[in-house]
Amino acid sequence: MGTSGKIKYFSVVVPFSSDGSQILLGRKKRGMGEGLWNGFGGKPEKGETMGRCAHRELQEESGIDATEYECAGILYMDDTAGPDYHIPVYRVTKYTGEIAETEEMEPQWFGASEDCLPYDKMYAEAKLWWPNMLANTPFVAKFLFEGERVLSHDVQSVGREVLGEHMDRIDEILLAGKA
Ligand SMILES: COc1nc(N)nc2c1ncn2[C@H]1C[C@H](O)[C@@H](COP(=O)(O)OP(=O)(O)OP(=O)(O)O)O1
Repeated sequence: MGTSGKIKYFSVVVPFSSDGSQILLGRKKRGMGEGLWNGFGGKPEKGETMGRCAHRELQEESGIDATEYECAGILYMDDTAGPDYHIPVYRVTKYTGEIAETEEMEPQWFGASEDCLPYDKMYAEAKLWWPNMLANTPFVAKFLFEGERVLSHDVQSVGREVLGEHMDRIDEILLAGKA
C-alpha cells in the first residue's frame, strides 16, 4: 500500500459489440482523466456493490443498460504519495438502449484489437492490461505509481474463481461501509 494508507474504489466498464469485434470507449470530458479514452465508470455509492456501481455508472455515462456483464479483471494501483486505487474492470456483452454522449463522456467504437486502441490517449498503464481484456483472460494487475509514472507492474492471468474471491473481498469492504 502507498504511504497515504487510503484506498479509493472505482469501476471501469467496457461494452463489447455483439460479435465481439468492437469495444465502446468514452473520452472523458471533465474531471479526473479529462481528455483520455477509457471505459465508463466511477465511484460506488454508499451500500452499493461494485457490480451495481458498474451498471449504474455505465447507464449514467453512456445511456445504455447492461443486461449481461461480468468482472474481467482488477487493477490494484499503489501510489508512492497519493491514495491507492482499486478498480475492477467489467466486460459488457449485452445491453439495451441507445448509446448517447453525456456531460461526462463522448462515446466511440474502436476495433477490439491492440493496434486499434488509442494508447497514446489512454492512462499510462492501459497497454499493460488491455491484452488480457481483449483475449477475455481474467486478470489481477498490480501497479506501483509515482504520480502518473508507472514504476513497476505485475499483470497475472488468473482463474475466474480467484477473480471472484478478490471481488467478494471488495464487496465485503463496500457493504461494511469501510471504503
Ligand atoms: C491510472 O489510473 C487509472 N487507470 C484507469 N484505467 N482508469 C482510471 C484510473 N484512475 C481512475 N480511473 C477511472 C476510474 C473511473 O472509471 C474514472 C473516474 O471516475 P470519476 O471521477 O468520473 O468518478 P465519478 O464517480 O463518476 O465521479 P463524479 O460523480 O464526480 O463524476 O476513471
